[in-house]
Amino acid sequence: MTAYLIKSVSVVGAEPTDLLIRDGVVAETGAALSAPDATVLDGTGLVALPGLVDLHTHLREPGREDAETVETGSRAAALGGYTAVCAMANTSPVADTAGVVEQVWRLGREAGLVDVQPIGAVTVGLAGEQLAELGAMADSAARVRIFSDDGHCVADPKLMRRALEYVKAFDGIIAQHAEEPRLTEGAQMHEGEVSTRLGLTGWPAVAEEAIIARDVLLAEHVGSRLHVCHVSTAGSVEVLRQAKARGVKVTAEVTPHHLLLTDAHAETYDPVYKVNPPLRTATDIAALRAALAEGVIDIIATDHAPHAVEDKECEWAYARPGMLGLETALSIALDVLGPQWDLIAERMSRAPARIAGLTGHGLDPAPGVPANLTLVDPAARRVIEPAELASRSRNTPYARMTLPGRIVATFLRGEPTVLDGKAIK
Ligand SMILES: NC(=O)N[C@@H](CC(=O)O)C(=O)O
Repeated sequence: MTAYLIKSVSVVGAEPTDLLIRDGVVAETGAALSAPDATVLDGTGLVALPGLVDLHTHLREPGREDAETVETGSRAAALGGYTAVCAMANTSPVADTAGVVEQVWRLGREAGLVDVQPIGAVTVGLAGEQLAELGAMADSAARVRIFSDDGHCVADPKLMRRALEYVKAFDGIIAQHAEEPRLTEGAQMHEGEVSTRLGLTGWPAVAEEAIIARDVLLAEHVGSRLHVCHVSTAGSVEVLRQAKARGVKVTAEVTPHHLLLTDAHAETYDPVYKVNPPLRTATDIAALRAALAEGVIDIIATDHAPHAVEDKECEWAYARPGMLGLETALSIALDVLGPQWDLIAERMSRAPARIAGLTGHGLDPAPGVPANLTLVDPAARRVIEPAELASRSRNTPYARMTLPGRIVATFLRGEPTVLDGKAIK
């Protein structure tokens, strides 16, 4: 195994130091380190962060390998600075059995670019009718701890209660896609002024808020852990704030796009802006940013949702919802939060690793810690060219935008997965 000596790098924004990576761990930190056998990297001007952890990634394998595979999604993740991703269950077949989650977990290991932690479905086939084999998935080689029907809401309150009760036995979490389906029938975008003007059926904020309110009460009632996926409204933030103040075991995520883009983008009728939950208003964005700073929202999760050209480049009404996220998340976080490195490390690495129970991830680079880390050049700016992305899909809403920050290198257990901004394999 090659050793790496990173000279003069700022660890999570602190004064520059040298970092020696050897045998999969951070072996030493300090001034003027030397290691004759090590490959030397100049870290001047760079920031070392604990490797980013994404709690919400769609990898599309099995079933839609034309849109993404575990390998291409893993490469996109490594290039985005990630060392671990949690793979959502809405594949085909659905990841609702030990067999499928083990397959995804094994494909992740074979790709060897990030740790791929499968998420299991809550209900059989995501149909919302019958609990999936949660215990068998938890006991499988993939050791599933997060369960989600993401893409669909577990709308039946009795099923949701049973799921929350069931996962308590192994300290599992139910990650809810909060969308009351009766309130979003036929919805195409956020319900508001813009949807009225465009004549598109709206997806009202209350459809999200009503489910979150119900679920925090259920989680409180059974004393179990709830995670809320892609929070998108100011009202949801208030519900979460109250629940957290009461001590409910609830955590929540926001996506980079919900921190930056508004429903006004729908005026272009470009389906690249169609996403679920939909892009909301500037007021929602302000509330989400404040909640993230405050900790009412615990983490940034990408909801990386690759889609094939034929599913995206069509009429708005027929396009699938979802946008790419892995290769641009850190840049959007930098744009939105500025160089608040401790906050970025907390919301994009430490907290998601803690929630998912991913030991070895989310730890600041320090002696003895597994070398899962990423090096960022905050001064660099880059133009996003969809054709240059490692994802197999092209549906980024940031095409041809200039974004701050560049991932220079990523290390997974001491081995580089990205060097000089390029994937190693
Ligand atoms: N977030 C999205 O817009 N899309 C997700 C699932 C979903 O939540 O609809 C996808 O799997 O494509």
